[in-house]
Amino acid sequence: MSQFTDTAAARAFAGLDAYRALEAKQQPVWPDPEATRAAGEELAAQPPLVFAGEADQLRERLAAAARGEAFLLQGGDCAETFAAATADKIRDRVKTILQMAVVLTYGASMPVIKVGRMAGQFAKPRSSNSETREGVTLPAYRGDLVNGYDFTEETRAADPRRLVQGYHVSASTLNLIRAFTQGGFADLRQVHAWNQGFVSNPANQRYESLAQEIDRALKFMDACGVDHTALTRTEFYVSHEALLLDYERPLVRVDSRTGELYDTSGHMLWIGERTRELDGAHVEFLSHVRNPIGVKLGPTATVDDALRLIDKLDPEREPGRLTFITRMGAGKIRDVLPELLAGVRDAGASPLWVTDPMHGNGITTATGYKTRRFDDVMDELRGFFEAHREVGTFPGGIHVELTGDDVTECLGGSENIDEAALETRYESLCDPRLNHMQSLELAFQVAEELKRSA
Ligand SMILES: O=C[C@H](O)[C@H](O)COP(=O)(O)O
Ligand SMILES: C=C(OP(=O)(O)O)C(=O)O
Ligand SMILES: [Mn+2]
Repeated sequence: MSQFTDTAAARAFAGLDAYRALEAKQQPVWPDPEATRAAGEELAAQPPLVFAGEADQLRERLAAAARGEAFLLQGGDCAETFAAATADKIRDRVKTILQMAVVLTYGASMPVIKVGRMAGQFAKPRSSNSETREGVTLPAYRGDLVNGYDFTEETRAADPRRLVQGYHVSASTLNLIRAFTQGGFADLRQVHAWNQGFVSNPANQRYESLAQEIDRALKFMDACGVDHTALTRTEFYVSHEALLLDYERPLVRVDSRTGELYDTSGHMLWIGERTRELDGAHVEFLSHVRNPIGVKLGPTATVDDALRLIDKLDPEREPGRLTFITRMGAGKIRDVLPELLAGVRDAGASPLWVTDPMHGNGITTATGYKTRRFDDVMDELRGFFEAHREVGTFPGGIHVELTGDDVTECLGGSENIDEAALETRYESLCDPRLNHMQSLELAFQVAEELKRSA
């Protein structure tokens, strides 16, 4: 590296490190500063997880979605865990996302950008710093990158060695995702195979008949002599909430092509509803990296908040750089979203707008399960499309918490999961996810809405 680039990189990192002087919400209290520093050094010595060029490519894809020429499908666990980073579970989540993408692509005749909440979604913001069970109070579970879920003093203590472990689990998860999506598994001619292994249910049957149609179309294309090479692999990106700055900072690297900074922990990073203060550390931090950035916007977000976030995070108003992920709640979205969309549009900005129909619809049952009603999720989804139709902006994507497993975490859907059923297979360590069938049902509904909005 030349003297000039060394100096430029030092200047870039100095700009990035301005976040250190600002309040960083939702960070753990690490008991041993020396161990935390050592973990940071170890992380800084690891190779990047993603490459800058991939993040740039995703930015271009998202720019197409912001123009109304593509649709973003972003999904995965609320909180990934180290224990569940197994081949089977990763494969089933990827399959579910691929199946949803097929439903959307075929139904809406639109390219679908696939982005997992995967390979780094290990840190959680919490409503409370502590949790009390039967009179015993311990630190809240903040995700596997910070502490363990077991309710013991030892497990709940923040342990910085988890930062390094999280990096390695992310690396092996990403490796498998790349193998699946580039090595033939995601070949569109496997469209039936993706459905195998999932129990027979109405959503899978509906998917099966769609797969038959796609088969026929592929055979037709074969007969016409069309080259299928483009269908044998698919782009699949990874994303997570950039919450834990002691994990993100050591993974920021200089792109040797341009001298600019990228957070190489994932292709796309987002800022959560609880950490999106304009003068907070998270907004400052992400304003200095070139990755595509998301910001969650809850029901209290104003036009002014949105415009100031645009000025800070996307001053050049670069297409695909900024995604607003709205999570308003089914009861509020029709009241609050149209004004936000119109205000931002009238200011001349065109971020990508995506709906997260999960986080504004949380409830807790009398028996203590955090859950969401599938009907509320679908209602917020419809409200999102209605708001965009009303204002004339493009509903550019969905952001959902899902799994490929047949869990019982969200109420309703065509299996009609009721409160009593929640305990049969509730596995999430944080928020309730759509199971495989609910995810497919949701995709069919989104395809309908996209057709209506076309
Ligand atoms: O995933 C989102 C948040 O981390 C989660 O909703 C917070 O949940 P809590 O209210 O149980 O802390
Ligand atoms: C914490 C999350 O969401 P939000 O920031 O919207 O509450 C999440 O996506 O898991
Ligand atoms: Mn969540």
